[in-house]
Amino acid sequence: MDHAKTRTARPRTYQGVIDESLRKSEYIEVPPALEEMVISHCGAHVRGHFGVTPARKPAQPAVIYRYGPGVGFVAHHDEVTDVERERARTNGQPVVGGDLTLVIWLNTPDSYGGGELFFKNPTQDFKPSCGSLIAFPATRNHIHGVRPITRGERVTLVVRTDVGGAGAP
Ligand SMILES: O=C(O)CCC(=O)C(=O)O
Ligand SMILES: [Fe+2]
Repeated sequence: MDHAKTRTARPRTYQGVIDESLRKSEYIEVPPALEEMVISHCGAHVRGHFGVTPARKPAQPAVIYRYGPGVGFVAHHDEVTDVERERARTNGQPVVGGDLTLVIWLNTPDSYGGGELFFKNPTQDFKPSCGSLIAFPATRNHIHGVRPITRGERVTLVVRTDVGGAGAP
């Protein structure tokens, strides 16, 4: 991930500065054309599973996150609730959300320790191969997070999408 390594993290244009108490990871935004390619590539898988078509949210560019040693992401859900709206009002970060979150792994599982994407209810941990996609509804029922990295670094592409088609999942 040399291209990710050599970029200096910069404040998000749409999210303000990342809340480091929740996730102390570095990130870069993905150019719209690349995001379109990723979404269209994932589209058939998402349609096959959820019966809906993901679409990009132009105001929320996809982000590549780099989690280094000691960094994880606390358990959370991706739904926009009053908590997020209130936090946005007080910390200046725009509300970030969508119907479906796509996570794509950009490096191999042997290049880092820990770093599983975990879900609660039911409890499940994932540490998939490079190039894998995990898509899940951005609802409060889908509590998830990233276990702290113990060695190396973990790089994921996270795309927030709205869905059309047979209805929201
Ligand atoms: O990096 C990941 O695997 C998940 C990130 C996540 O949950 C999020 O950005 O909302
Ligand atoms: Fe999330």
